[in-house]
Amino acid sequence: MAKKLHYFNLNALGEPIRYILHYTKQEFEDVRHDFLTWPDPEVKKSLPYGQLPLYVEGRKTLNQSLAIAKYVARDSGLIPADAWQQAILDSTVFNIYDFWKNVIQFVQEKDTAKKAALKKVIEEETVDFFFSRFEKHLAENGGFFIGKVSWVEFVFVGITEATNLFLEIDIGKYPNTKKLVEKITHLPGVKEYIASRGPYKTPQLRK
Ligand SMILES: N[C@@H](CCC(=O)N[C@@H](CS)C(=O)NCC(=O)O)C(=O)O
Repeated sequence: MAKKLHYFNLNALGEPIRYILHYTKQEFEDVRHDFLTWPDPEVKKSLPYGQLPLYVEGRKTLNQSLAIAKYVARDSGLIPADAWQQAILDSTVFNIYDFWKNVIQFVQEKDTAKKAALKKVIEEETVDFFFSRFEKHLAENGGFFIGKVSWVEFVFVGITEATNLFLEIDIGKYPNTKKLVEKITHLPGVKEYIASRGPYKTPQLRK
C-alpha cells in the first residue's frame, strides 16, 4: 500500500514521524510543502482539518501528528504491551506537547513587543521548567522514558530539535536530553536519512 507523509520542509510535528518511518524501514513518499510561502490555498482546502501533517495510506488519510506517529510505530517494538507503560508514554507525550504549545504561541505572535516578551519567558523559565522534569524522567529510566526506546523518544527528539529552529535551548544543560538526541539521531535509518536531508536552515525562522 503506497504511503505518503505530507508536511512542511522543516522539522517540528512531522519529523518524528519521518524518523520512525525511516527507523522501521517503511517506504513512503516524503511530500514537503513550503512553510515560508504557506498557505497554499488549494492544499490547505484539501486537508481534513486544514493542517499538516497528513498521512496517507492508499485511500485512507490520518491527521494529528501523535496519532500518525503511534500508528506508524506499530508492529515495531516501539509500543510496549504493558498498559501502564503505554499510559506513561501517553502522559509523557502530552507533557512534551504542553511544552511545544508555548513555542507555537511564540511562533504565531505577530506583535514584536509581545513576541520578545514570550521569547524571554520561554528561554528563561519555560524551557527549564519542562526540561528539568524530562531530565529527571530520563535519568530515572536509564536514559529513556520507559527504560528502552519507544515512539515517544522520537517525538521528544523531534520537538527538541524543532524548538531550536525557532529559539535557542542550551541543550548542554540537559545531559540526558543531549544523549537521547544523539542516540535517536544515530539510529540506523534515521542517521542515513539525516545525512541525506542535511540540516534545516533556520535564519528566517529565528526572529
Ligand atoms: N494538533 C495538530 C496540530 C497540527 C498543526 O498545528 N500543524 C501546523 C504545522 S506544525 C500547521 O499545519 N500550520 C499551518 C496552518 O495552520 O495553516 C497535530 O498535532 O498534528
